Amino acid sequence: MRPVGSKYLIEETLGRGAMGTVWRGRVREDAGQTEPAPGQPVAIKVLKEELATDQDIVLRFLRERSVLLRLNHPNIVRVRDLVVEGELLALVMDLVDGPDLHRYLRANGPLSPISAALLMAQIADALAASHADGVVHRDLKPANVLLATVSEAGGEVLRPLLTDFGIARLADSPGITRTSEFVGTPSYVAPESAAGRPQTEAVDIYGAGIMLYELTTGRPPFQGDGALQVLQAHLTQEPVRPPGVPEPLWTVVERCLRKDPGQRPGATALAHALRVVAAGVGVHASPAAVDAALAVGALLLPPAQPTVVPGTGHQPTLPDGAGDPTRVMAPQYDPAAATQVLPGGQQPGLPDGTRVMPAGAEGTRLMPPAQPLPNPGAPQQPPAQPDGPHPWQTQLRAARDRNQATQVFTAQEYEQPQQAPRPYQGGQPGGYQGGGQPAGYQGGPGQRPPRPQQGGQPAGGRPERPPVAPPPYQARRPQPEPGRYGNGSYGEPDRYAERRPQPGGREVPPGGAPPRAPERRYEPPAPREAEPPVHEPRQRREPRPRSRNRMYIPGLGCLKGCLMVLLILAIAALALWNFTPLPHYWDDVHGWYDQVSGWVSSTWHSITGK
Ligand SMILES: Nc1ncnc2c1ncn2[C@@H]1O[C@H](COP(=O)(O)OP(=O)(O)OP(=O)(O)O)[C@@H](O)[C@H]1O
Repeated sequence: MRPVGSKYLIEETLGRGAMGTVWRGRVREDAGQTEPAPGQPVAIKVLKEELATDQDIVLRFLRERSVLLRLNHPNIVRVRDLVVEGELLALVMDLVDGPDLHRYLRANGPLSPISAALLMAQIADALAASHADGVVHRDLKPANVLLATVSEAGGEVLRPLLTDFGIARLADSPGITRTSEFVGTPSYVAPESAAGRPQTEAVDIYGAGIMLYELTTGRPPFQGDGALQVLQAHLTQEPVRPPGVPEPLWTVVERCLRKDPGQRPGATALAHALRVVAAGVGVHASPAAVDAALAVGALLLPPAQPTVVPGTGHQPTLPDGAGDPTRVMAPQYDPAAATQVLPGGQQPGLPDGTRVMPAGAEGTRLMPPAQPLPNPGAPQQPPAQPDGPHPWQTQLRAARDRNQATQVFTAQEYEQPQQAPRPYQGGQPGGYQGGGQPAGYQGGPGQRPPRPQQGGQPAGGRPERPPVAPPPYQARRPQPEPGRYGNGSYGEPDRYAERRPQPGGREVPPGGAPPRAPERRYEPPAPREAEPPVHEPRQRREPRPRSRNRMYIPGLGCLKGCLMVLLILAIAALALWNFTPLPHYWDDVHGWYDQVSGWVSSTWHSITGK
């Protein structure tokens, strides 16, 4: 165990990121009266040596201290201390005993729309709190959301916690740009960051939109062969609604992904809107909740005075014509892209994505059903309540059942750039439970039932978290009947069909009557062109089904019938012989025969003389 500062000991590595290594540690027993208390486990992020030796970064780190320490929210990983000691720079945080969301998604696949909405609502809560405090995260991505297991009245739940606040600010240091061409996570970079324009809290909302998309489909909306292509896509491409994303949720995603940061909602509005969506997209949602969800666009108001990221917008990332959305970003420093570092000289043709997993772990991606977060390490569900299981319990049980048969996609299959986002295919039992919330999240009244505990920890520390590898899923998942459901997915009827706004209109006005379907008019069929006569091929007659009765004799029915007929014939013959004058006739005939043959022979003898 190595000491860090005067109060902490580090025990084992939890993982490595672009900015440093995160260690599991604990507060020394002789640390005195501290918070956390002596002996308490902590996570310690030791920044890379090249950062720790950069005076500019050290100063920035110290300046951030008060901001980082005061961020205190149930959905933010609490920073407890900052340690500067010689050439060591470390952030001491609460230890979160759970996977990060990136890892979770890779192991369990996309979430259901309700789960995704409620998870992101909590992240939006965290953003709202930090934005109110003047702090913009600027590096929102699944790898920066840790999933903590929290005990609650109804069992254990998974709570998302946003981490790495302030790390993006360190990345602003010229110390990093000296050694790197590009710093950031291209898949999550807002267009204004890519274009080198000034940034506001709206960059976090953009990141939230990308995450929402990824949570429901398994992949971020903008793909490309390399960082530059992805950045260009952020600047020029419009996101396309993937199949299976309910209309109200798509309204939220689309608004978060607006190119103009001024059109994106504020974090508070986003959190509220996502909860409205979650309540209105389930199969048991009340008509009022469905209407409210369809009108969610009206809730997505931009903030009155967005928090501005200081010092942004002065370092154009496009060589000239900065901000021109048609231009590709040059491989230069992007202040918004906080945590991916492409070293100088490296061609940005690497597959985009978070770099959380250790090398080699990129091999497979798992695509199980979109469902509430099953937590593989939790104890078993509690028994159902006497008045029936909570919808969430049913949902979770169904999720677990399905997770036992997760389909495994190879990285190649999954990462085909041209492959459309794979929608969740429904048809399984326990689809959405209306008005509920995804198991595993705390955003409302629902509770996530407990989950089975994974293997115990070895003494002295937590093992490296292995990626969960559920068994193949797809093969056993029942497919929806074609054409049965309106949106062909989620296993729920297209409840928006009759409430959907008319073509051209984006949203239902709040409180307004549901828009009427466009009138259908009769149009006479167009005259058909003369077609060559079509000769239908003669249908082959189906061969007669053969009887399984081997005794069957065609024409007689069966052997039994045949014997019966023979018997009847014999009896009839006997009766004829005995009860009719037939024998006499026979004798007469016989006599005539003898007589005639006598005549014939005597005649013959008289002729021949013999
Ligand atoms: N407070 C924490 N408690 C437990 N594990 C943590 C904590 N913070 C980070 N980790 C784990 O440590 C690993 C590395 O974290 P880090 O933040 O350095 O990586 P990252 O966010 O993926 O990378 P970067 O943000 O630098 O691109 C991750 O797997 C993460 O789950």
